Amino acid sequence: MGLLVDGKWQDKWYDTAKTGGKFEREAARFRNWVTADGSPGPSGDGGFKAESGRYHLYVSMACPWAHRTLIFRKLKGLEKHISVSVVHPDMVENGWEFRPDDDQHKDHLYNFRFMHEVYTKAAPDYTGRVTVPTLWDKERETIASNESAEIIRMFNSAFNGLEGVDAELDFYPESLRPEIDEVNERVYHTVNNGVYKAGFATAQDKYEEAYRALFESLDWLEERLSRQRYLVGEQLTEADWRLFTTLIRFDAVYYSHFKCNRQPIREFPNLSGYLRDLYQVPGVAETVDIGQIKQHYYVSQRTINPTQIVPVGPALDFDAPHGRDKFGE
Ligand SMILES: N[C@@H](CCC(=O)N[C@@H](CS)C(=O)NCC(=O)O)C(=O)O
Repeated sequence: MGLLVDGKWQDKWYDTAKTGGKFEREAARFRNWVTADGSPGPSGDGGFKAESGRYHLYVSMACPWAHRTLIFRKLKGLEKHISVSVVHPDMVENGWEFRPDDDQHKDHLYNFRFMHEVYTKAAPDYTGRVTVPTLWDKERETIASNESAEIIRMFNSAFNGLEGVDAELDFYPESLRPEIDEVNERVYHTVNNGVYKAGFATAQDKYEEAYRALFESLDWLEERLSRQRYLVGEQLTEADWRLFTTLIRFDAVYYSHFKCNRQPIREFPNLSGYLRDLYQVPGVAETVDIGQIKQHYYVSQRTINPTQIVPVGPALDFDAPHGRDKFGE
């Protein structure tokens, strides 16, 4: 675990001392937008046109933020247009790594050993964290974006003109945007990032603050999902996929490793059925790798789990009937 400073790798854990024990996530630095015609998006530069074969996605199967992008790539039919490399789940002294001899965990573009080499190839004097997901532009040999919330928006619409892409499938429809944004805002701060705030806190009060906000939000979501099939009405939206990647990791990792242990998701009747419902959407199960998820958190985060023992349980069955069709198809 570490970061780049002026293009040099430094092995350092998160600095929570300057924030009184509170974990604060750093903002992503590469914020260009891939657009249908290459015109500039809401931030960054223009010139990133949506073209088949031009972009490469670096992900970890363990990472909830990267997971969003894999789901969108899958569901929108982008697999043959956007290639992928998966880092090894163990993220230790050198940060995210590739294993050149292991086809599953190699860098298919440059055969680099470390993810930080991808960052310094794009920006030799880069200072900041080296995170996944990272969307690489093979043509300009640079990082188009390393912000998952924006990558999924690009995947949702920019590539719609390409062959085989499901242009009808819209996870961010115009009319639902205000409500999606509102749900995302609360879910991001208290749930997606909330579990990290609890797990990475180094002061009791900061942990408890995050824990309380997290379970208040889970109770709120549980109630909302007792009335409707999905978070924003009766159609699947971006808000659901953003929540999904945290829920799927919850019982196996966040409950124990991050001390989010008031109750597991499987004890929330609506949230657990909802989680299985989303898991059973065709294509989604292939993006979920519980083995790599557990391996990553328990082995990499040695300040939290110094023995690096990976727990065997819990038993999880995301294929069990979800019962959510009672709200209609
Ligand atoms: N804002 C980023 C956050 C991504 C992120 O923090 N990814 C984690 C993995 S789950 C990471 O790569 N962490 C490495 C580090 O912080 O050094 C996004 O949503 O894309």
